[in-house]
Amino acid sequence: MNAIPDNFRCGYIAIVGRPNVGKSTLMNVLIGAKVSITSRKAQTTRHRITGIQTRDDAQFIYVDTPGFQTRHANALNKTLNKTVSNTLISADVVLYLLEAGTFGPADQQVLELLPKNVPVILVLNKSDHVKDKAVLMPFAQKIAAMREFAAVVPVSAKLRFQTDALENEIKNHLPQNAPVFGPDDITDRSEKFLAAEIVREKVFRLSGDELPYTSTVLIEQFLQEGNLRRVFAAILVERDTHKSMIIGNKGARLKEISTQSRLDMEKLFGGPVYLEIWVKVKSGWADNEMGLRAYGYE
Ligand SMILES: Nc1nc2c(ncn2[C@@H]2O[C@H](COP(=O)(O)OP(=O)(O)OP(=O)(O)O)[C@@H](O)[C@H]2O)c(=O)[nH]1
Repeated sequence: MNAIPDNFRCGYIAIVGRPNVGKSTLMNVLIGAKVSITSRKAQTTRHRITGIQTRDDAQFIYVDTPGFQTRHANALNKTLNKTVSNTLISADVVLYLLEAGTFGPADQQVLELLPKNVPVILVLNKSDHVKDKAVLMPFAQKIAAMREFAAVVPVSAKLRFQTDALENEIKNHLPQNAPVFGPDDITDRSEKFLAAEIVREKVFRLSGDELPYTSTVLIEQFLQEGNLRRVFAAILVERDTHKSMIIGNKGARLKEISTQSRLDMEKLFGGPVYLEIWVKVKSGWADNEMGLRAYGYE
């Protein structure tokens, strides 16, 4: 970046919406790198993740929120919902994501969490699914009647349709501030954290819908020797049956999880990775608040 102009803008942007609405996909497009994980399975984003995008005139610091969980009521879900509220209060702009043309009870619950004193942009994602574009306008008007929005932008995160327009709209609502991060930073998360996210994404992607979302990944050791990273990961599941699901026939699934994870890590870290993954049964951890703290969900 050249000299920082006086009118440079920088701020925090929270992306909220019900599970599976496309929050992670949108953030990945906006920051132009794969930081948050995406999966077809709902409720995979458990941690708050920041992605950073720096232009000559602005720095966008994105905060990804966990899927707003409405169906199950265990300690993990209470923790997730608290994280959503905390994220929103501290943001400069909130993007409220809906699937274009769809508004259900889970969307309503997220709507009720939106803060009063922060500008909220209504983002109608998956607009590529809407065949008749004429229905978008009345849909947007219906939602806009429910509360005040700073702007309404239909996008398709998947096709990158109108995501530049969305970025410009976000910029209008960021405060004038010097950049917080360096121009090349894309996340303030450690490589160890990102390694866990990558393994978790593969576990969910490759085990389909059978595996409960309470399974998690713990990085037991992360060592760097020169350019080589040695990563020792444990996949924690609640039951023996989940363990065999992950391991697969003659270990085939675990092998695939391992290979794909390693390749993603090598790409992201820019060097060779040695990866070992173990599957461990840890009964009841999702219902135990002490357990949650031990694994870093605060
Ligand atoms: N057709 C279409 N599909 C999309 C679009 N954006 C996201 N998707 C798909 O929707 C699914 C969910 O996307 P995610 O980005 O994981 O959704 P999320 O809101 O982060 O989900 P959680 O982590 O469960 O909260 C994936 O299969 C995406 O490929 C879009 O613009 N159009």
